[in-house]
This record gives sequence, C-alpha cells and structure tokens, in this order.
Amino acid sequence: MNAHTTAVLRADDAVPLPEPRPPVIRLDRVGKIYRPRGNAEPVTALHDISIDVGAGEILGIIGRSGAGKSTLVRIVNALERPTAGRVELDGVVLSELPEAAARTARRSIGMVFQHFALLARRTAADNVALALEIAGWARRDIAPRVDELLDLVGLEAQRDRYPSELSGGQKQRVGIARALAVRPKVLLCDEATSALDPETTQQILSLIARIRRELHLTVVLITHEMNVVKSIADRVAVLDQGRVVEQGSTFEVFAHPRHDTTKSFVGSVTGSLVSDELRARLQPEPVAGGRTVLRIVFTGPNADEPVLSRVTRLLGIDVNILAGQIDPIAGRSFGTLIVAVPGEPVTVEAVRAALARLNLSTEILGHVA
Ligand SMILES: Nc1ncnc2c1ncn2[C@@H]1O[C@H](COP(=O)(O)OP(=O)(O)OP(=O)(O)O)[C@@H](O)[C@H]1O
Repeated sequence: MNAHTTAVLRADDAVPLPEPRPPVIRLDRVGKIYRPRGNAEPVTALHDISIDVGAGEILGIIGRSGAGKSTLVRIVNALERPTAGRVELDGVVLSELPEAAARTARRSIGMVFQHFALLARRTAADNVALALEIAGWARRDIAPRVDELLDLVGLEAQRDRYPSELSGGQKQRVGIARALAVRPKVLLCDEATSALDPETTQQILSLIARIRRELHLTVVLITHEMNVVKSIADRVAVLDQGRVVEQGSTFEVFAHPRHDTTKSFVGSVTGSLVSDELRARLQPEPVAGGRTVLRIVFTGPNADEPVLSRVTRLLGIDVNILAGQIDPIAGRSFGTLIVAVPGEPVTVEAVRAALARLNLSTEILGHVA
C-alpha cells in the first residue's frame, strides 16, 4: 500500500459512516394461499412478494381490484399470517410471533381506512381519545395528546363535532389523528383517499406528506389510483394478480413503465390526453400519405428545452402538437406531448432517433389518414 492510498483511507475513516439501518418493513418472499371451505379450489392471493420500506419513506402499492391489496394490508398489520415467506417490522419477525405479541407489535402501525371507521356516537376528540384509552394511557395524559393530534391535522375547531357533522376530508383527518395517537412508526393507509373528491384527496395527501416530514414516519399507501401514488410516493410497487410486477422510484416507474399493468396505470394519468375523437381515428398500420401519432415523454433537464423546434428544423418536417401536459411527479416535472409527424417509416424513425439523442422517450400510438 503506498502513502497516497494510506492517506486516502485515513481521510475516509475520519468520516463516520452512517449506521446501516434495516428497513422498517421487510416482506421477504411472502405468499398467501387461501383454502376456502368445501371443495373450492385454493386461491393464491399473493405470490413471492419481496418489498422493503425504508425509514421515513413513502411507498405506494398500487393494484387493481383483486390484485391482493387487502390481503397484503392484513399480512403487514399481522391480522393474517402468510402461508410462505416472512414479514419483518422494525427487525421483529411479525409473521412468526404468537398472537399476543403480534397484537403488541401491531401498535407500531397506525391504520387509516377508506371509510374512516369512526364511532358515530363519539366526537372527533373522543374518537381520537379512544385509541389512547385502548392502549391504556392515563386519563390526564389523554386530553393534551388529543389536543396535540387535532392541532397536527388542523381540526382544533371541530374537536367537539360528531362524525355526521364533519366533511369527508375532516373525517379522514380524525382518522389520521387517531392512527397517529400512540406514536406508531408506520402509517398504513388503505385506500385512504378513495372516498374523497380530487381536491380533498390532494389536501389529505399533502397532510400525509407533511406529517411524514415532521414525524419522520414511514408511510405505506395502498391504492388503485396512480394519481395518489404520483403525488407523494417516493417509490412504488405495482401489484398484479398477487405478484409485484414492477417496483422502483415513482419517477422512474412513471417515466419508463415496463409491465402492461404499469403502462395502463401511467396511461390513466396521462392517457386522457388522447381525445376520444383521435383514439377512434387511430389505426395500427401506417396510412399512405398519412401521419403517425407519437407520445413523447419529457423528463428531467429537457423538460423546458425547445426540443421540438430543434427536431423540426433539423429534419425539415412539420410537427403538429395535438395535446400536452406537465405533471409534478415525486417533486420533478414529467411532461407528456402527443404529436403527429409525417407517417413515412423513415421519417418516423428519424424523429424518434433525434428525440432519443435528446434523452426523450417516444411511443407510437398509431397512425391517421
Ligand atoms: N378469505 C378468502 N378466502 C378465499 N379467497 C380470498 C379470501 N380473501 C381474498 N381472497 C381472494 O384473494 C384474491 C385477492 O383478494 P384481495 O381482497 O386481497 O384483493 P384486493 O386487491 O384488495 O381487491 P379489492 O380492491 O377489490 O378489495 C382475490 O382473488 C380474492 O377473491
């Protein structure tokens, strides 16, 4: 080892390495087979699911009806045991704990439900207090904690209202305050915004994002809506027929969806750009003298460059812009543009190659006369 190497090693040694921290939630090859009573065939609800959720991270798990989301939620909060694999919560193997210990471990997970699950005969404050009563908190500690929680979710003024006197968004704020009451490490949101209108959904998602920051919480959002995931999730796992078909950073999954199910979820956000009228005219094969319709995805640094005019000048062709949209995804700009270019295959390929050189991905949506 020469002097220089030694010096470099010393310099590195002086910087304390961050402690390698295990994920807060680790699903390791989790499977679940239901064996219905009678002669019905067994149902594989989950197969070989491996997902890690890091401390302070927001993970979105997205899937259609029947994909296995509810089963996954019940397994993560130890209401159900997997038939294969293991579930770790903060280093404890949840899936192997006896029932009483699993009940205690469950307190590290705050649950938020789609339909709020509030008691109609209790006020907002008393609904939050209930979680503390169940956890055995002393009476004198409950009142100040409830005030603190209602303050955190912006509901001080509604503390004495009953659920029937609250809006959907306010009910969900109570649900979030209740979920956080005993200071869980993880907030598990099961379709938490599915019963809310789009504006209220965004307000609740902003609240969850703020709480995550302030409390350094780990959040798992289970949903069937890409709009929910795209707003606040750092990472996303796509569940399809009981399997994780794709997972990664939300932005990457959005920008480069690989699996058909992911493509269709991404399309549900950007797909409305293709009007019904255009969709009806799109043909699968090139039309002589016609045009080809492309979807161009702008991500990162190119999002605000005049790339289209550059390509137009470079190739000497006309580009018609049919539709466009910019979405903020995981804090970055994600632009989608639908354009029509002259339909000769060589021209289309030249356009795609020129855009690829600018790091823009394109997809042929079809051809029009
Ligand atoms: N107790 C059970 N016994 C037998 N099969 C079950 C049971 N619970 C769920 N399943 C099956 O497991 C699969 C996954 O169901 P699950 O409820 O987890 O899906 P999901 O994604 O939550 O759907 P949804 O959004 O419609 O609630 C489905 O095929 C379902 O029929």
